[in-house]
Amino acid sequence: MDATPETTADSVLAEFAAGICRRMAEGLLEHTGGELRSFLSAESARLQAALADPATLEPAEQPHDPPRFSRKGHVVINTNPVTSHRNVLAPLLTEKLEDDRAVATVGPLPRQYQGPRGMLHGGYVGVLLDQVLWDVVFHRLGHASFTRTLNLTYESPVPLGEELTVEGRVTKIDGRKTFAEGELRSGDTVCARAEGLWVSPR
Ligand SMILES: CCCCCCCC/C=C\CCCCCCCC(=O)SCCNC(=O)CCNC(=O)[C@H](O)C(C)(C)COP(=O)(O)OP(=O)(O)OC[C@H]1O[C@@H](n2cnc3c(N)ncnc32)[C@H](O)[C@@H]1OP(=O)(O)O
Repeated sequence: MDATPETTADSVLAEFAAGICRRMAEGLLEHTGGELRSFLSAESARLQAALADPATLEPAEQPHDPPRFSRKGHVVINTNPVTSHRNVLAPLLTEKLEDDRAVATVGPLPRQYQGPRGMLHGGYVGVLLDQVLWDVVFHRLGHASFTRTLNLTYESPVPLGEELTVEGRVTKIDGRKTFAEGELRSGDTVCARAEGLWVSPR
């Protein structure tokens, strides 16, 4: 059995394809009629060209999310809907974790995430905070836990089209319970706050 389920070139191709899918999803909400047809045709041509000659995608860096084999030999693909470069739904975070604290940047987010005009849908505000708080709890504990409560306070609308910062901190550990809090900022403005409880498996 090979050590990895696919070559690095194939992983790079998969992430390139995910990028094209992201652009298409964005373009579908930006263009109409003939302009949309031209846009879709140009994007699919880029994908066809890469499939025909993957060497044109020679990676400047390694793929972010290459699949791997589990200990039992199953193919494992990172499906995370916030962080996986292979999941076209994922807004993609750049995250730094140290001790009890995580700081992530995300965006600018495109229109697929729009709630009120020009603003991020509130559910996605929760998704971003849930992920970063889960990550800092995981980092602190060294094992996965379940989000039990997540209380969100929306302080001000979150603009699309700007880079956002999401911060999380572990505040207390009490047996199986880990408490964490954080906020989502646009520049210096705190747009949303979150606090919650993560429960470790029995
Ligand atoms: C996700 C991890 C899975 C493993 C994966 C491995 C690798 C993964 C790698 C990468 C994944 C990245 C994934 C990111 C994910 C982002 C976050 C999510 O989306 S998580 C999914 C959404 N959450 C759920 O689906 C939970 C659904 N709820 C449950 O399953 C249960 O309710 C659960 C497990 C959370 C708790 O059930 P009980 O029966 O084990 O625990 P009880 O005994 O009820 O409570 C434990 C303690 O907490 C207190 N407690 C419970 N609720 C409380 C509350 N509201 N306030 C205060 N205390 C509370 C209780 O009094 C108890 O305390 P006392 O230990 O006795 O001191």
